[in-house]
Amino acid sequence: MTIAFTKLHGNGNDFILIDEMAGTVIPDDMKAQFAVSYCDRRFGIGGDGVLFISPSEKADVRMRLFQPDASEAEMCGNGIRCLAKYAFDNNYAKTKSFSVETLAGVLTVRAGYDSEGDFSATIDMGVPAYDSAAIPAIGSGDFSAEIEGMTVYAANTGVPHAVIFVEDVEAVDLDAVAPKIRHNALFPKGTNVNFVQVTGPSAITIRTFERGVEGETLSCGTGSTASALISAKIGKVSGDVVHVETVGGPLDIGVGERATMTGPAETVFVGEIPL
Ligand SMILES: N[C@@H](CCC[C@H](N)C(=O)O)C(=O)O
Repeated sequence: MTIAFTKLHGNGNDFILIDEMAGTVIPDDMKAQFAVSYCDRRFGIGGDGVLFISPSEKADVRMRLFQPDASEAEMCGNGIRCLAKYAFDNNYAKTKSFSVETLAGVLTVRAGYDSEGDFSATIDMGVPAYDSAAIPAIGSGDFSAEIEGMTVYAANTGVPHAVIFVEDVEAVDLDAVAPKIRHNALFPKGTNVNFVQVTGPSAITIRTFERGVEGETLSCGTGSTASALISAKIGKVSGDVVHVETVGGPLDIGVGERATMTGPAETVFVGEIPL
């Protein structure tokens, strides 16, 4: 017997996708350990997480994401675009616009290919939360705090994100600095950590240290969304759309009352795991 999988990435944030549309492939109590084993880049397939696509009672499809540290994340911006590509390519989505159930709620996706054959998806990321209780973070009102000499803002865009503005993102020693914020007691469920450099009137460059991966990833969709929204909220950028340059590629974030995220997703390869 074998388990079929598809490897996809969104701007280098890479995922192993398991198709459970026709029934459970990995029992729920084994999904976390499956992610630990197969996200390993030397002893497994390699990935920043494992996406499971399955039928939903509330939406067209359901997405679950298990991470290399065995945690399950409520939402994943790059992951939902990868799942959208898989759903679109496999006709699980009957139209270009469809809905995906996540632990952070049901989100609407608009997906398709352009004239050059490149896939992209726009996700309605919903209404962001800045309130400390909703992040969750200790404090009251919109979160901001001084941590380790840095001014830290935060938002929940499906998962918690801390945002710190710097002059030069390249100069940040992410592995040294980010864990102090990621594990800070002000964030009871931990947080992802984004360092942000403003590069233009409506443009930022970011680097993200991810909870669950416990390291830097090449891109983070929810982190890009949180960083763009906070940049707009505190007046560091203007306009309706913020262009976010991540290490692995660009994303466009709509910073209206409801946030949107537009970006690519690509299939890398398909394979089978022998049992
Ligand atoms: N890479 C993701 C975010 C995945 C969840 C995150 N690591 C968490 O645990 O909060 C994205 O593209 O949004």
